[in-house]
Amino acid sequence: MTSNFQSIPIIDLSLAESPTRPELLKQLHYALTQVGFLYVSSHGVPREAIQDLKDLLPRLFKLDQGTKEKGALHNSPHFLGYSHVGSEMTAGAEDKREQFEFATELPNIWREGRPLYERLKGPNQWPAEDPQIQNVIESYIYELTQLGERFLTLVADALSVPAETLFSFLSDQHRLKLVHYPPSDSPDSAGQGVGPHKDSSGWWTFLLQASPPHVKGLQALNKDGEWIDIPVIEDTFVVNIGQAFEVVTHGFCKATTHRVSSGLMERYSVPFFQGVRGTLTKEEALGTLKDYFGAEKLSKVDAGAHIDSAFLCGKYDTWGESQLRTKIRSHRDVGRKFYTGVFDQYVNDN
Ligand SMILES: O=C(O)CCC(=O)C(=O)O
Ligand SMILES: [Fe+2]
Repeated sequence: MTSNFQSIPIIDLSLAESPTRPELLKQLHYALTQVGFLYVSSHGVPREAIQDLKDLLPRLFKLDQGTKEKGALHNSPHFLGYSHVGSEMTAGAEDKREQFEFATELPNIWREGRPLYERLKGPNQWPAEDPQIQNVIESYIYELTQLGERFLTLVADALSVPAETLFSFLSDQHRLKLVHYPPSDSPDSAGQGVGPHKDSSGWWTFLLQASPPHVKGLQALNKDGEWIDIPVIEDTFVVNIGQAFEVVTHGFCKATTHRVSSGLMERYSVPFFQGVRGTLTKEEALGTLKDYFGAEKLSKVDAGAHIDSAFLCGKYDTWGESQLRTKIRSHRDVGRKFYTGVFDQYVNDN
């Protein structure tokens, strides 16, 4: 259960070497079960991979609008590319941010007759202006993929579940968003950068807050309904639980609600969403770790906890189909263009 946390714990991954490992696992267990958010320090991602990406962000977003739109997300059946400010809504209001969405570079292997969600995988739209861009982003995705796997091994240990079971849920596609929150026009118009949400598209999220520490905005919601600041801490990543992980742990580890307010200063951030394989079924998601987290294993409080998941509550049996539906609902132009056969159904099946 998410408790009344007042700050986000920092977990120093260098403690993973014995004899300090038990202490790290204890701290991690607390973060996983009581907060749903944590920072990792000594994470092992090379400084250069991070700095190159930070340097790229202002260059990329300063390109003129026409150039950015050449790689528009609405031209991609894989939902990869650029989205302008105001193209997404969260919690019923417009988000004030623009973003480039990339993923692990994969060929499009979907063919007529195969499950439609396989079409979420496919090539990126690389901005043509600067060949460096692709290198920087591909190395960053590679490094974060590695960090995600190292981290998952620690999570398995902290929860006393087999690491290979957690690995068996992973996809070969992970997604990366480069996000720019433009500054508000006036001190009174602090707006919605992104509205309150839980991360629905991944297993775990690893977020780089790519602006200096005086730029604020990100907050997580505790059980008492208080918004707790998640300030920038240099040389760390913010890590949080996605909804699929909440499902497989039967709500033992909760996906915590968070939001970003936009302020007078522009802000950059880069979430990496560790992917879940599309073939995962509800039965498998709930059945695999049942002996570890099933109702009889959890305390009364935890067992009664509601798992908030469009996947579990929805009509579709696989994670892939549930993901595709979510994507189509938030990018309806892509749905109409590339997924005509299921568009009406996905949009109207509440
Ligand atoms: O920009 C941030 O710091 C967080 C963004 C976020 O929560 C998301 O895109 O899911
Ligand atoms: Fe998020």
